[in-house]
Amino acid sequence: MTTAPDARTPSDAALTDRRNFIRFLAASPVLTPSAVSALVGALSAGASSGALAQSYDVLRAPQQKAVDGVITAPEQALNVFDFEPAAKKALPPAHYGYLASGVDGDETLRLNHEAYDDIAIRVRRLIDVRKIDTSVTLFGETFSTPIMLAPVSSQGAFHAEAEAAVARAAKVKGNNFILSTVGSTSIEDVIAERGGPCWYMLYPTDDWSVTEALVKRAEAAGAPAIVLTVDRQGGRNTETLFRFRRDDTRDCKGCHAGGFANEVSRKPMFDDLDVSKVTNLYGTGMTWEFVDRLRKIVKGKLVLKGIVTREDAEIALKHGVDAIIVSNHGGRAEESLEPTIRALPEVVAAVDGKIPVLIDGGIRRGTDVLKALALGATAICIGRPYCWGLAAFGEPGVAAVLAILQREFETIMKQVGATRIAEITKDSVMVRA
Ligand SMILES: Cc1cc2nc3c(=O)[nH]c(=O)nc-3n(C[C@H](O)[C@H](O)[C@H](O)COP(=O)(O)O)c2cc1C
Ligand SMILES: CCCCC(=O)C(=O)O
Repeated sequence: MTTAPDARTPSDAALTDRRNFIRFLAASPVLTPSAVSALVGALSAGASSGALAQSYDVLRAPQQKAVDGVITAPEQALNVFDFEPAAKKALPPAHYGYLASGVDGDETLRLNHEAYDDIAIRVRRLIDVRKIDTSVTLFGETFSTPIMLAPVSSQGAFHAEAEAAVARAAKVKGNNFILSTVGSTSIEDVIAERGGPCWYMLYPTDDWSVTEALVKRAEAAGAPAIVLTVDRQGGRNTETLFRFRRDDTRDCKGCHAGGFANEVSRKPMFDDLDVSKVTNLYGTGMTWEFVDRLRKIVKGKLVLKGIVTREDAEIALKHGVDAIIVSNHGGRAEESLEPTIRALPEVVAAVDGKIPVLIDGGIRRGTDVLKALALGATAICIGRPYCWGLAAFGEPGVAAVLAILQREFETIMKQVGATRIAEITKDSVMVRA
């Protein structure tokens, strides 16, 4: 028997020699540490060589496929990036293109993440961080983590269980969830699956009676916050989307094809509404007067999503907004080349602690979460990463993405010596010139 690590089933000789077998397993590039201990345990318990060989094959199978490049089970993932190729493999090209696309050549989308590389973390030593608390309180509700789920439309394009699977994973992991107006699932169903409230993201429409009905329905279902997205003016030019669509003849009308009629077709939030006067969900000519009008009917909290400048943050305060999400729609609103993490400090300065400021765009690592909090965000949202998990593996995929990010975040939180979120401060980071 050779002890050289390879993917073959161990020979009978290896199975009869306990020491050789353990070395063989430990050196295996295709077994996880837990698979190794399961096999060693079976060996110690006196399993037959046939049974061991069989278990070995079962345990190495998924890992073997992962070695080929794309993960085939959520537990194989080392980081959230591992889910993207798996999602791409699972989805029809047009659906993947919809998820992946930004605007024009995706420069803002790319910079949203890359800009985090310009920020270094200042770690601290000799602080007891064996026990840490990552909870945040927003609008009176305490969440066990500052990692929240951004509104993403049409999740039926990614998985049959759509937002219901996401809501269940968010419930288990304690993450806040924001449902899109053009989600594939109703707010009542999402709240039932989550076993608790979610926030509701509003695309206003250009018919006030429809807008008002959407808000009333969301609040009646139990949404404590209405998130008005203000960053889209209409259609957008995205080369990625068009490239993928060109390669796919599938009809996407049921999930995410453009144009108002398609956007609301089979979108449960529009069930029972007369949408005959609506022509648009964005590009509605919305101004601050609309915010005032909405403010008057929203009983709970009103959040603006898509603010990226100090000027607009100051105006938002004057209009009685309860929180801001610094966002460029994940690089899907405009090719501005301004990553959100660089816009965050000026918005935080303008708001001056009067209301919470959240951020999304390009957050892919626990270190990104920490950097955003250090620069003044109260919480952060992720968009595409949880959809990669959803597309690839459904609810367990979303849960794995959330668990990985949380684990990475806790690790770096300990390294900066923070035992609670409030202990993550501007001194936790250093922005490179
Ligand atoms: C496929 C897709 C659909 C989206 N749909 C919405 C939406 O309906 N409403 C909204 O406010 N933002 C929407 N967004 C933007 C997200 O809420 C969020 O701002 C963005 O995804 C964050 O960036 P990230 O994907 O890099 O994490 C969407 C994003 C994606 C990728
Ligand atoms: C179909 C409605 C647009 C959803 C959206 O906000 C996005 O695709 O980014």
